Amino acid sequence: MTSWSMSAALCESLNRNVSKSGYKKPTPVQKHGIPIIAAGRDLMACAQTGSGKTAAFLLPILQQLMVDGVAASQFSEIQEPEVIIVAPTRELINQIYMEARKFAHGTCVRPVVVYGGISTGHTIREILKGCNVLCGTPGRLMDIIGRGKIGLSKLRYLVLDEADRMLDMGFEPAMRKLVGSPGMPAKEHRQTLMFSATYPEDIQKLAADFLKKDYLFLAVGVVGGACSDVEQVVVQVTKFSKRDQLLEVLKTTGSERTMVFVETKRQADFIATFLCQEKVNTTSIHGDREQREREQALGDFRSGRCPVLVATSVAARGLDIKDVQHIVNFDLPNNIDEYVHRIGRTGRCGNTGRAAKLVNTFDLHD
Ligand SMILES: Nc1ncnc2c1ncn2[C@@H]1O[C@H](COP(=O)(O)OP(=O)(O)OP(=O)(O)O)[C@@H](O)[C@H]1O
Repeated sequence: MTSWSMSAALCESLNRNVSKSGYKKPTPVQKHGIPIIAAGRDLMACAQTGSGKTAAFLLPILQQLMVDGVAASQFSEIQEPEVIIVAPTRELINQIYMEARKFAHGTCVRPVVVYGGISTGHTIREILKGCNVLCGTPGRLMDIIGRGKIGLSKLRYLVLDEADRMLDMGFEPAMRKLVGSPGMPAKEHRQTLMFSATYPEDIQKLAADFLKKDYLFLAVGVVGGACSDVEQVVVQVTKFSKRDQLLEVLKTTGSERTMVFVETKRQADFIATFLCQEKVNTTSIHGDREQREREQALGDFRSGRCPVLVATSVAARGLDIKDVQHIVNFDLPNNIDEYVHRIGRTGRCGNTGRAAKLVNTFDLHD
């Protein structure tokens, strides 16, 4: 058995918080990734969904901050975080922030989270109370930096979670703007860490622009591979019976937590309404819902009040919800990486799960 002490020399408070989390030994990406980060190297890490990548970057960073003895000052007009973590969705960055808070509990390191859909005034007040680890979605992060409340001169770590998503066409301009912001240390003077379960080759090449020349690429398992603990099944459907066949599938899953992925926001509303009419306790999450509704939906799903969550790809990446046993791809995603992330919402950290995809095979013969 590999114990924590062999991969990470953690200080007392961190050790205590890791034990409280029930982490008995590091997962492979933690075992190999933590020493690389602790040695000060830039890293592009790839490991399957649910393999513990969040702690793999949080623990060595927090450990280093503890060694250096940082303390956020409540008295500065400008906060100068040592760490910036970016992730593509509000729910995911909030989850990372909660993890950072959990591990930093009882230390003088203060994480803060910023994302759209919550009041900017509230966010700024939170930042001004002191901020060492700033977690944000790109839009709100750039907004806050633009308002002059954040100084970047002390920044030592830049973490891109779901790095391939953060560097794809949608977010790449914001990431370039972030690293080009006034005061942002050049890549030679900061440590840049990237994590994902998938890395298309073009993105790997582009990512090198953000990393030092001698960065390390860590791959645990097959790059872009689906989680091996998820059993994948195909359900053959016809165009007109698809909804009824979804109901059939949900009969077999009963009250076990199930995420149903669809392509569009409209479709998400439509399917959720249909399932509610059919007396299946269902909630939904997508980008057109109010932030309050999104949080309520996740809360109801987490608590089991609504065991079925209909979602667009906004919920495909990173979300770590206990006891999700089934994924149903009602609509297939348009690329394999998105599929890998969707089915990775189950079968996390040693648990098993099932993923069904509804495939309209008859259409293929037309
Ligand atoms: N060493 C450990 N021992 C036990 N559980 C762990 C350990 N490390 C992480 N976990 C738990 O495993 C789950 C998955 O971790 P995490 O969310 O970091 O995965 P991930 O690799 O980032 O997944 P994704 O690619 O989907 O974002 C979480 O519930 C986390 O608390």
